[in-house]
Amino acid sequence: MVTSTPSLAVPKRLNTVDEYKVLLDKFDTFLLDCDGKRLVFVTNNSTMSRANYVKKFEKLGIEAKEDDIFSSAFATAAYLKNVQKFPEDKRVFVIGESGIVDELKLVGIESTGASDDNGATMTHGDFGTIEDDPTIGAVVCGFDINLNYRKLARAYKYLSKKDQKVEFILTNDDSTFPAFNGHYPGTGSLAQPLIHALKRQPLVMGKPNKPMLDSFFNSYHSDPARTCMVGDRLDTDIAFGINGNIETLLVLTGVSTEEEAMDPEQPIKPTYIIQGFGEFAKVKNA
Ligand SMILES: C[C@H](OP(=O)(O)O)C(=O)O
Ligand SMILES: [Mg+2]
Repeated sequence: MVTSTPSLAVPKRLNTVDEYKVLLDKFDTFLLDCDGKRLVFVTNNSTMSRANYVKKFEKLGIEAKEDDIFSSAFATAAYLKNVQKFPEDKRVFVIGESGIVDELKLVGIESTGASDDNGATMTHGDFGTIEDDPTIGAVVCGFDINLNYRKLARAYKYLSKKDQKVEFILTNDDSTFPAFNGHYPGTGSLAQPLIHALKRQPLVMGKPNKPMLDSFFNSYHSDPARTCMVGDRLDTDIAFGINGNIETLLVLTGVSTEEEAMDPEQPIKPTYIIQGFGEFAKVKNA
């Protein structure tokens, strides 16, 4: 029987269809990171808007609506709009991709940066072209595969001003980003040059941080006792569930391994471990 609660209890490795069935009966809502029940996709990946995630899932044969997707870009836009009451005469400077720009636009917040300086190079004579912009009220950093010095210099210019408070927000601080052939520096690593140069810690929206969690439960009102966080990373997905006092299921199809999760020294313990979320399909055929 699978019974443990979010604590340092030894994770329960699920192996049999009977065990899968017990777990499926226990929960109404599964929060899935992206890579019948209510499936809510909770992703730190800010590169795509929720509308584009719906298209991605369609291609994978997964039926999803925009409000089944809770992304760090969406949470960042909601935070600036609803919590920070971002001024209408201000804009956001974005280091990141279209997901952030699109979600900001959907809540009526204009942005600049993003793709403007993709491929830009600088010479030491170009610093004069890095000008202040008083309309910038916040700098938002997300995963940006086209990050370069010019983008960092512009962000530093806006964030280092003494006479104007410019918000510094990361959509997430994942250390690495999983691609099909391995892991590469993630948003948390890309933002380090600004954090070090500014000696300033940004507000981080994504899993496992509280802003995303608060935003999630405010929007979805799911019963924590019947909600399970499913993900492949101990330090983001599983920690997010534990911070939210909900049970967690680690899948072994991504970043973290069973050895890491079972390590007695590991402080982040999933409630359950399964080889992959696809295992549950065996219940239907049982
Ligand atoms: C950053 C991205 O987010 P996730 O969908 O896993 O939360 C990833 O780690 O792939
Ligand atoms: Mg993941």
